[in-house]
Amino acid sequence: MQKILSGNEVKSLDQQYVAGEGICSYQLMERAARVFCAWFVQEVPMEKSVSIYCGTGNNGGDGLAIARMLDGKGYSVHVGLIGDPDSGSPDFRQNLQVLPERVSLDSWEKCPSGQVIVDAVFGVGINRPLGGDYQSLVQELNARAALKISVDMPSGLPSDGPAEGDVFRADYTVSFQFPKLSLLAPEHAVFTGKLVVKSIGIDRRYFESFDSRRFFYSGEALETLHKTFPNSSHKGDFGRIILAGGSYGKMGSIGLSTRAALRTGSGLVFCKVPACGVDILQTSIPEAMVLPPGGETEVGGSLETEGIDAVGMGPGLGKGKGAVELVHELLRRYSGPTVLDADAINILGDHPEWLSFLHAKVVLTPHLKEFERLTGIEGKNHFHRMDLARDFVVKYGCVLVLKGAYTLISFPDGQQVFNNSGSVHMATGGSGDVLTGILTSFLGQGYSMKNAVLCGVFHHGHAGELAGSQFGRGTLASDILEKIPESFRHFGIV
Ligand SMILES: NC(=O)C1=CN([C@@H]2O[C@H](COP(=O)(O)OP(=O)(O)OC[C@H]3O[C@@H](n4cnc5c(N)ncnc54)[C@H](O)[C@@H]3O)[C@@H](O)[C@H]2O)[C@@H](O)CC1
Ligand SMILES: Nc1ncnc2c1ncn2[C@@H]1O[C@H](COP(=O)(O)OP(=O)(O)O)[C@@H](O)[C@H]1O
Ligand SMILES: [K+]
Repeated sequence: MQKILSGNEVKSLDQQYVAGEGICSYQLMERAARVFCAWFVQEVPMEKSVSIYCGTGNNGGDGLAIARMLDGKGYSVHVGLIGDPDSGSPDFRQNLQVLPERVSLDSWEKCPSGQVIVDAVFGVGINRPLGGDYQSLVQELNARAALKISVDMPSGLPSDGPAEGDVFRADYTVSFQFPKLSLLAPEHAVFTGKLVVKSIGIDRRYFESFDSRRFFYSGEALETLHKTFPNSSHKGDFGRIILAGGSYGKMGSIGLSTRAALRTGSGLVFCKVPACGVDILQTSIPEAMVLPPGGETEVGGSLETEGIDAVGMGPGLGKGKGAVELVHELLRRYSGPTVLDADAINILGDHPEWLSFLHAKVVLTPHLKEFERLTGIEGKNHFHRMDLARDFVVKYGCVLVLKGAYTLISFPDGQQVFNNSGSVHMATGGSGDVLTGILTSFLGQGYSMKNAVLCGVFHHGHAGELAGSQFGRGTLASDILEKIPESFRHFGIV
């Protein structure tokens, strides 16, 4: 897992690394430029003309090094400078000196417009909203039709807080070593474009002295978080779980959770659905067992949890009287692993007095709107939501999965993990129901809370990527769950 540092900490990391390894900062900049160019040549055909806009700090220094290297690879490169080069950072000035003469170098106003624009004006050093020429440049670049790529950060975007004023709108941002926090905020996706994170080789031990509790997870050592089962295992070893939800017209949701749990490896899945859903589930999923229904069109009655390893509740549940009672009963009486999603969260939001029933084995999986209903607070921005999520889990001792692009997992010890799997093709009805099934399944199989949630959220996103690459915009939630076995295979999980 990669620790996320603040923009200010980057400088200190840089200094510690350079001193520790006995190299100079210029060499680190060379590395950054090299990894950028290695990515660039894969993405951009050689025929495209490239304009690189450089500030005079180290981000601009990266830009100049990139210009030199792309020129060396045969691209036609123009550099547009903004700011006073004489007062540039030492590594900027050194890179200016070694820029080959055949690379055209102008002030930003005179730089010819390329088919590709590389933004190396500001990186993590930005400390105020853009003004003057900087603002004019970014406005002008944003109005141009070109492929736009930012180096480390889109210029104008602060690394750890909300955007104010104009920000360069990139198609791609290639960020070094770890994603800067603000690149992960959904409201900044219009600036970041597609996020690419490239290591510049700074060893993990250099991050240890920084006390950030936020991490970026790209599936490192995922296989080690999984349980192994001996050949003699029987279905009981793979967990007996209950999935409760569904209502008239919304039986598909709990069906998706059920199929997802079975594809994740659950041994026995029992469904608690209303009477109107019994035939639907029994016909569509022969592997599932249906518990005696409580209500006619909405779930009701009580839940027998004797011998049950985990319970997932919420998809399609509705907010009828029976559903409200069931959520209350589950929270009060069941101390085993529990996943609460969708209407179970909405019901909890309506009854804040029940929050005190939450415990270490409960995971809540709200999307942004459900999170707002749960806390009763409208997040001002994603930074505010990150803090609200952390405060919530620390206070109530449960786990919270705030869904979206870069789903944020908050653990009760205050650690927060951004998940780096997933794709825009998952933005389709029912994909959250699939996650409920996956998480309940892992918990039922006896995974620790932390491992279940990390494995569950990562595989869900990875299965979504696999489905998305096959079906694109036509991806269905069912396609996502059908890719779970492929995601397991990919990581060698048998
Ligand atoms: N690990 C690292 O630390 C590395 C950093 N590198 C690059 O260095 C960048 C950071 O460089 P710097 O710290 O020099 O910062 P920047 O290049 O982002 O900014 C330079 C300076 O611009 C000034 N400035 C800030 N906001 C302004 C505004 N709105 N208008 C006008 N001037 C403004 C500030 O004085 C700031 O220090 C990173 O984003 C990355 O691109 C890379 O060279 C590789 C290694
Ligand atoms: N743009 C996106 N990028 C990555 N993942 C996404 C994106 N949009 C949605 N998802 C994922 O899809 C799921 C959607 O869940 P949810 O909003 O509960 O949908 P539903 O209620 O229809 O099941 C979440 O796990 C979320 O992380
Ligand atoms: K930049």
